[in-house]
Amino acid sequence: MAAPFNPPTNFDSKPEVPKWVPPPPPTEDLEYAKLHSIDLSLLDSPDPEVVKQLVETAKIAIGDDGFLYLVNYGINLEQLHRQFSIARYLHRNISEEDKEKLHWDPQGGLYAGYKPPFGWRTIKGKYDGISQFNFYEEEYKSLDKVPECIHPFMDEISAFTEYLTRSVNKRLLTLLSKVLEMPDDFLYENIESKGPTPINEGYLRHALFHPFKNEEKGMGEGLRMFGHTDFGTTTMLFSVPVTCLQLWGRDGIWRYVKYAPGALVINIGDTLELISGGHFRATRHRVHNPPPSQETFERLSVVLFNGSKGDLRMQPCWDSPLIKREGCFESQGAYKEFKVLQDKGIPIPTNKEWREISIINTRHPTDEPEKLLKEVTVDGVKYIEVINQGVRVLQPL
Ligand SMILES: O=C(O)CCC(=O)C(=O)O
Ligand SMILES: [Fe+2]
Repeated sequence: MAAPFNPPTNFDSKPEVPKWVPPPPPTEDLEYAKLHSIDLSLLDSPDPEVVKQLVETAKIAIGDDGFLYLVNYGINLEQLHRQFSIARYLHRNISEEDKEKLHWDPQGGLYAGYKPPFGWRTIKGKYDGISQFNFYEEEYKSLDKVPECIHPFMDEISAFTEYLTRSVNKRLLTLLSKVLEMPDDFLYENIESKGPTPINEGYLRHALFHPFKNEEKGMGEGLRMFGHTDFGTTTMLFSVPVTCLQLWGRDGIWRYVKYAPGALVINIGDTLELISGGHFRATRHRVHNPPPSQETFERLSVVLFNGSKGDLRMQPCWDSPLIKREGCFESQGAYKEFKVLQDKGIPIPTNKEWREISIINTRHPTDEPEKLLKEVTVDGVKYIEVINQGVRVLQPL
């Protein structure tokens, strides 16, 4: 049995953090994506039939939707809400001095540090209502790199991150290795990054979406983030009540992801799509404005992006019996685009190059029009075309 999360509980010696209470879910009747739920505790079942069934469900979920709910993964609701409370505390208490000192530089290929609510470039852009703090390796190594107000809580943030990367993600990757019919430790040992800090080559994000005032509502044409795929292995989004996350179905329809208290919403990143030869789907997702009943709420989002080993160049795992038997799916996403390069004999980017260039090139709803690049229409659907290191990526709006 995997040990449950056991965080530091020395709260008495720390400043008091007001409790984050989830706002009420939307009252509207929204169209939701029907996602599968994976009970991660079943992976420890002594009954091989139970594990087999779990692998079958995971296979369908990541092949069809590329998204799933993970439940019973070892962190309880109270522990989770404590992390949300700390994230909100960070955004409420970060000093103006720290905002300057820890200001991010996404054009350097990393999101590390403080993102002010003024766009996604290093220099200030238009107001977009999204503040973030992103924790990479350096932020775990040195207190100097994180806002002073959360110094007393870095033990809890580190323990939480470590549990997610070294326990939850390890078990999730065991399950996904089983889907590829590879040894249990295949993805965790060979593809997932390892490093001296709990986050490895990934990052943890504390994001705060500020509610738009009336005059700001038309901004970004109703979108807070454009459709995109994440570049790493797995993304762990903690399900939040303010309902904005949407995913792109195979039928080309955007559907909301419903709030499931305590659940982790998992999505597959480009790395796993490539290694699985398209059997796992890096599904496009976006952040929409909230429905009217939630328009005045702050949206707090805590996300852990697991990172793949930076020096690897991804290609399908040809040893996988699943791939040997069924081949690869060339009809979709990053896998298809990488294959075009390979067939032309052009070296494909390493994981590190891919993630840096994805960050530098990503487009956002409040970008100046000239930055939005080319709009193209394929099969009646409008996309933005972005060329990442010679790889053509289509982002549906
Ligand atoms: O906040 C969310 O729900 C999703 C954010 C997201 O997709 C991202 O930051 O890559
Ligand atoms: Fe994302």
